[in-house]
Amino acid sequence: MSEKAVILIVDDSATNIQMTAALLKDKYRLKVATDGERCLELALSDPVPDLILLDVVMPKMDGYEVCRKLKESQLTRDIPVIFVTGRNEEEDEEYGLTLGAVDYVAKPIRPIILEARVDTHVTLKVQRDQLTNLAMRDQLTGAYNRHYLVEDANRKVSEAQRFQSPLSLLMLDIDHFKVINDQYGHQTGDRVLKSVAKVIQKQCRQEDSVARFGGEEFVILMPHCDMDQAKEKAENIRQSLIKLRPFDIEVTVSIGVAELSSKSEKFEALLSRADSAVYQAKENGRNNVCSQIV
Ligand SMILES: Nc1nc2c(ncn2[C@@H]2O[C@H](COP(=O)(O)OP(=O)(O)OP(=O)(O)O)[C@@H](O)[C@H]2O)c(=O)[nH]1
Repeated sequence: MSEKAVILIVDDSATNIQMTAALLKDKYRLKVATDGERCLELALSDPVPDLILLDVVMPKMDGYEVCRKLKESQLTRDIPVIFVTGRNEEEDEEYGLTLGAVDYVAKPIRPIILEARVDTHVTLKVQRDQLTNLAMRDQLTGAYNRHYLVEDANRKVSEAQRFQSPLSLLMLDIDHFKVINDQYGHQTGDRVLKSVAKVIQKQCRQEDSVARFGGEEFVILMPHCDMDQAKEKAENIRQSLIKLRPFDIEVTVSIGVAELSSKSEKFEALLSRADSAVYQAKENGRNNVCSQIV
């Protein structure tokens, strides 16, 4: 583990927080909340916790309610929750686990038990994050892979249609990449791909999804971005790549732009229009941006 994992301790008793914090502070980064509302806020804010230790009996919102809310939201449902509580009836434990908690620890706290349970669940969480990351990323460039892009795009298309907000897509294909490979070797070709991905990522917003879609082809999905803004972004990327000259090699790209057109258009149709626009850009002599309106 390179960075320390983050634990959010939630308890209405300052003494309990201090005791738990004293046990965990050397191994973990700690955040603390004394009520449910604050817990829900801290679960969303950076650094996002890797594990939540949640008291059950608290004024206003009890721990069960907090856990239910955490599990309802897509943003927080994957954070493991351990209940740490004085309510030690079997039914309490059963109820806590059915709400989605990964574990249930009894008060008064037994330090060795608490530490061991925390260590186990943090290790599982970190390993799961690593696997998720491996499954969604292209290992050469670090951009998303095609499989992830398709899943993400279907979500973003539905959202754009529900909220009637624009969504645009760029398809970017490196020109004559075969020549780069042939002249400088496959390894240098790989390095060029990495440099191109870096420049694209730098030009994009956090909410944009940059994916390596094929060998020398990238797709950028841009929510809240209409055709004019997308064309401007495409032009900026094209020009940045001309300036890049990785390893003193001239790299140019052809870019196709398309904007989601109707309430019923599917991602495949949007992608296909961007693909036609790339074809047109290649036909126009490469190193240019073309768009496809329905
Ligand atoms: N180095 C490297 N090359 C790759 C990778 N994936 C695909 N390629 C190469 O990318 C090249 C793509 O060639 P083409 O499809 O003919 O396209 P192009 O040469 O870029 O020509 P245009 O797209 O028509 O401008 C092929 O030589 C592939 O071997 C990769 O991961 N690393």
